[in-house]
Amino acid sequence: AEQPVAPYTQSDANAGATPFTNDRLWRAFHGEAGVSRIVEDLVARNQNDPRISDIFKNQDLVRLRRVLKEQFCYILGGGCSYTGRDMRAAHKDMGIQRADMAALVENLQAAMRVERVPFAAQNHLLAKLAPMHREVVER
Ligand code: HEM
Repeated sequence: AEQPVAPYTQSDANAGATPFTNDRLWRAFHGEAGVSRIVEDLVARNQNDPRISDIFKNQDLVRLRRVLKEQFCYILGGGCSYTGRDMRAAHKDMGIQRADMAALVENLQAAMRVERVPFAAQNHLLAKLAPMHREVVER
């Protein structure tokens, strides 16, 4: 089950990107079922990826799956609210490096490919996520 976290202010702004203003991308991702499959596959790939698996050990992956689905839904124009923490707080002191971010993006691309998300639609999501390296990667 999900573990409690320290209190924080809930806001869609915590998602770290502005959403697309229509639901075309949400539909290209096959809506709630598609995004759910992509997030499940992404988290499993990260756990099984020797490049980054250590970072996912002893973390609340129940919570991660839930809020990651919300975040993708929010950004893709699916009309969800994002209830998670902001990207800086969520990744603080994990020591995440650029190469870790690149590995995670590769895993997300694989998950989107398996879901048969059209390539252009994949790139629209990746373009929203890319600037988040500033909050996620530690120097
Ligand atoms: C654009 C890139 C990324 C996005 C959009 C993203 C998104 C998120 C979100 C929404 C959360 C949960 C926030 C919360 O609990 O309130 C989270 C947590 C987490 N992220 Fe990321 N993340 C990104 C990059 C990465 C990278 C590169 C890694 C490691 C390779 C990583 C590892 C983790 C881990 C282990 C947690 C769980 C933290 C915990 O349980 O407290 N993330 N991420």
